[in-house]
Amino acid sequence: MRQLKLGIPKGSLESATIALFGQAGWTISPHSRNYFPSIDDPEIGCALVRSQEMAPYVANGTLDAGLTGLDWILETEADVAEIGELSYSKSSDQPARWVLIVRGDSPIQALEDLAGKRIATELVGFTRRYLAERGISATVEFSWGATEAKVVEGLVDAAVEITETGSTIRAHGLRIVCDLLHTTTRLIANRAALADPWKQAKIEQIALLTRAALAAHNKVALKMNVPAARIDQVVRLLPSLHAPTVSHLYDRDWLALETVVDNDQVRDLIPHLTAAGAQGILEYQLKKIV
Ligand SMILES: Nc1ncnc2c1ncn2[C@@H]1O[C@H](COP(=O)(O)OP(=O)(O)OP(=O)(O)O)[C@@H](O)[C@H]1O
Ligand SMILES: O=P(O)(O)OC[C@H]1O[C@H](OP(=O)(O)OP(=O)(O)O)[C@H](O)[C@@H]1O
Ligand SMILES: [Mg+2]
Repeated sequence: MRQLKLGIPKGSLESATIALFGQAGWTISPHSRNYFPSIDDPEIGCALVRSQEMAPYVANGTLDAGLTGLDWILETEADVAEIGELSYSKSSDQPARWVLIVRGDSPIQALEDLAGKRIATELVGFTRRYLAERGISATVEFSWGATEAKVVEGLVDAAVEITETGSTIRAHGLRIVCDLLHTTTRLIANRAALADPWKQAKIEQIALLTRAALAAHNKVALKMNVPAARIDQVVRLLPSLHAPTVSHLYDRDWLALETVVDNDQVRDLIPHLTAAGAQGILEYQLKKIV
């Protein structure tokens, strides 16, 4: 039996990744004191790996494929193939942002004001290149974490830090000067692994099903019966980009309508649908949209 070595990101992206694989069709069960979670597919062997180290391990073939953030792919400059973007972060399906932050009372108002200043960040290589490309000369030093505190304490003039909900920056009374990078999770693969048809097919299977599971996030399906005479009125209410499916009922005066909408639209939509004559409305969860 052949097996694909797949890196699952340990840390911030871990639980969202395991949940996404669950929805995609693979149950991953972490063990408390070992970094090789079980997975219910004998064709995949999982290893928990820090996001920061994922791309180098995929590049050198220790792993055939893995998931990590765009930020650490850029930081490590590892030579990997990007199979696809999966737009999720630690706590949402929005990108996380690497931002320049300063104290509320700092004179720094724009990126250019960093000339001659000290900046702390975990993303040292990326930040140095970003400033150099814009002709700004500043000292960029590595921070192991708790970076916001160093700005508050005045140990550095500024920091380049990741933010998602914004609560850490707010809690420290810091100010965002500008955004440097928006990052989402990526499925990456080793280039030699992609040249192996079996491995390539397995990676494509993972890409297809995780993408389909993510596409179904925050979406629901609605099914309803509509008097034939009212169908245009009901269809006009639907926000869907695609035309809904309409089929005939045994009773020719009625049509059945099926569509997919955003979860947060449903509570406003249903009263309008009933007012327009829809009946027997069913709402159900979706696991995948392919
Ligand atoms: N809200 C978030 N906070 C931090 N990292 C996030 C967040 N959402 C997504 N990420 C991604 O997670 C990866 C970093 O996660 P990881 O757990 O390895 O580092 P970390 O959060 O700095 O770890 P630690 O908990 O040790 O500080 C990056 O690719 C980053 O883009
Ligand atoms: O905008 P927010 O949703 O508040 O998220 C941003 C915070 O999350 C991360 O911290 P982490 O938990 O990784 O701790 P660390 O500072 O020790 O790295 C990041 O370094 C920020 O501090
Ligand atoms: Mg961190």
